Amino acid sequence: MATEGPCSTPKPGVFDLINKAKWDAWNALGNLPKETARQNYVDLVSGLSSSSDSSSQVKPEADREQAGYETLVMTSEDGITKIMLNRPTKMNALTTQMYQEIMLALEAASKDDSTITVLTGNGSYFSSGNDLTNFTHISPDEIEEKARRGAILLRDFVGCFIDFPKPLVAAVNGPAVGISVTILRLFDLVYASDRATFHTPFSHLGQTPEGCSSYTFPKLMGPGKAAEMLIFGKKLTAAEACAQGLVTEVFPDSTFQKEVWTRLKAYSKLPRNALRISKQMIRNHEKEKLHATNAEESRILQERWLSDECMNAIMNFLSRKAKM
Ligand SMILES: CCCCCC/C=C/C(=O)SCCNC(=O)CCNC(=O)[C@H](O)C(C)(C)COP(=O)(O)OP(=O)(O)OC[C@H]1O[C@@H](n2cnc3c(N)ncnc32)[C@H](O)[C@@H]1OP(=O)(O)O
Repeated sequence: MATEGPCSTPKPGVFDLINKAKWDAWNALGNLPKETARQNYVDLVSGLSSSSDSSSQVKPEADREQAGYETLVMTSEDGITKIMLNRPTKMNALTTQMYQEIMLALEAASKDDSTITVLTGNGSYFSSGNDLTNFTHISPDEIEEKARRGAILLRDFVGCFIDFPKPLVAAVNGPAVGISVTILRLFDLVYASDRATFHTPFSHLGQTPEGCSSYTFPKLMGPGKAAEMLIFGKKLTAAEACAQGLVTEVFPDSTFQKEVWTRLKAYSKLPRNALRISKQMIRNHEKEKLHATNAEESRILQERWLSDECMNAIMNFLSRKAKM
């Protein structure tokens, strides 16, 4: 195009793959003037050479931390965006602010130029689930409104995972509780340290399942095993969670970080669009069902949060210290 102007030669045959690709690219430029095409080509080549020069001069993209998050650390490196929950002294319990920041981080990751997005935790826990202090400091006349807003937040939060368009990986570095377990089924890969455990003590808290687990867990592991976890709060080891299909692979804790990141760096070099399209093909089959389940679970939890069973369980947890 840059030398000959608009495409005028006959289209190569279907099995002449290389010439056909060149012809398609040329033809796609339509009637772009020769001079414009030439300038575009020069711009492209100088862009390529300056970016390859710069790799030895400026700080590489490695560990470029993205500002604006208080409860997360978000970095992009080697085609991987990492969202790290960052309240290690509270076992990465999820505050209202954290739910909101995770949604913002997922939104940003869905649009950045990374190939894979990873959620992990800082410190010894992946996450201890919902921060039970989210339910405190509420005056009686505010309770219903707070529950209504909580249900909307929950529905929106889980919805972000259902709709996330790129391969999403959980690097479960330690124990996971509550909602940090249930959402795992919405990830494409779940890698776990052999120190991780998976615990959903909903009934103990007077609460009910969320994260679409009332649909995804029975489908994954059968109704009996799902009942042990979701109704009776049985805690699974990483090996048990792997046997049930909730975890993709378990790694020794001592080599977890090294093995997981080596694996993910290799995966992140695969063609980005192919990964994204394949993920969407796998996930699109049940998106509607997942959104409907999410809406129903959020509605039911809104009621549960107002129950005596739930309020008493939370007060018990929060008054543990006072009793000690
Ligand atoms: C918009 C709302 C959406 C809601 C969605 C519904 C979600 C539901 C769920 O996720 S249910 C699960 C809720 N989580 C829990 O029930 C876990 C509660 N925590 C514990 O049981 C324990 O803390 C532990 C087993 C995780 C860890 O125990 P231990 O090793 O003994 O450490 P500590 O208990 O001393 O914890 C250290 C420090 O962290 C605080 N903390 C830990 N987890 C939570 C939590 N989930 N909520 C609030 N605070 C938590 C703990 O109180 C300690 O704080 P302190 O040092 O005393 O200030």
